Amino acid sequence: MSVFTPLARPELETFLAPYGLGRLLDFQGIAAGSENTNFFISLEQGEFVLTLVERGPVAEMPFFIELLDVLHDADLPVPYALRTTDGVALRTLAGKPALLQPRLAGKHIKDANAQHCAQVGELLGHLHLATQGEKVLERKTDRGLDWMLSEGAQLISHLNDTQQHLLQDALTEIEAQKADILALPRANVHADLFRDNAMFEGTHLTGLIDFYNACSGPMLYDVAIALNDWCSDADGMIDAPRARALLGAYAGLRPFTAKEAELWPTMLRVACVRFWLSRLIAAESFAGQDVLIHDPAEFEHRLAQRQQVAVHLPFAL
Ligand SMILES: Nc1ncnc2c1ncn2[C@@H]1O[C@H](COP(=O)(O)OP(=O)(O)OP(=O)(O)O)[C@@H](O)[C@H]1O
Ligand SMILES: N[C@@H](CCO)C(=O)O
Repeated sequence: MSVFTPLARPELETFLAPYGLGRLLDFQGIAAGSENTNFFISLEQGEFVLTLVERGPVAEMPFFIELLDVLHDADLPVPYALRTTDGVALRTLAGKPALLQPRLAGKHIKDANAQHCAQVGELLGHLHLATQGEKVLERKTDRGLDWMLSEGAQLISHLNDTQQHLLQDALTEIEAQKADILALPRANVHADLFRDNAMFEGTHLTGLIDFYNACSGPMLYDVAIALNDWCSDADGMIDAPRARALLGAYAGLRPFTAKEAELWPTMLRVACVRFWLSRLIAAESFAGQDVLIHDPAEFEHRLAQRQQVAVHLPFAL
């Protein structure tokens, strides 16, 4: 399980007291999640989630807090950092940046259908509309195109011949298309909108969590990341009905541009490379430890399948 930093009741009680939310009734480490430490926290005044941020520089925390405030103010179903009675959002616990957030209702969907995908597309559209253009809060991702090129170049020798060929072709494409990709329309992007970062009650999307990869960047990248997870079958092929549902709902709010339509197949491959590499790195660094490791091969297969992309963006000339 991924509780990188275990906590004892007394230190939690001391940490929670300044929120003025009553006594600590119960707490439980959350096994799901692979990057941060999370606890479900029951206080007299409600249910909360405590996150200790394990990855990334502390200097980035004000960005995440501000972005979640903006999205919460735009009525999107996202958590946000609660303030202590003195107005402090970002705190420290066990030497790590720590945030207390409301616990959102719902659970993760494993088998997504077209209705789920349409809601994901719609929420992504709202997220981008709330932050696009001049409204964008700038944060450069630490896992962007340059990261892919340098990590990919380092990791490639660890792979077999077929994998090397697949990755090298993708890296060459990223290098060639970099300028065009970075010139696409921008907003704040979640950059990790997988099924395990969305909560549903039935087919109703109740929450989007885990914004710790959020940054400013091309909106199309966010769409590609979400589609690769929500609309892939077991072999990594795109499931057309689910993909059309997600893209149609998104485009109903923010129509795609001609340049986005042109770069769509490339962007789907870029989004595969991003997670193939981060999973390969995690598998190497956490090997043998009691940490949730996602299978890198899933994205190798998806990247292989994305050499041909039959589902185009709904774009009218
Ligand atoms: N605000 C919240 N409301 C309800 N549940 C939450 C909330 N935040 C986190 N969780 C639960 O904790 C789990 C882990 O959280 P999260 O996805 O943020 O961790 P992570 O380590 O960053 O995960 P990932 O592997 O996606 O990077 C989630 O799957 C969810 O079940
Ligand atoms: N969603 C990521 C993990 C967190 O970035 C993955 O499935 O590899």
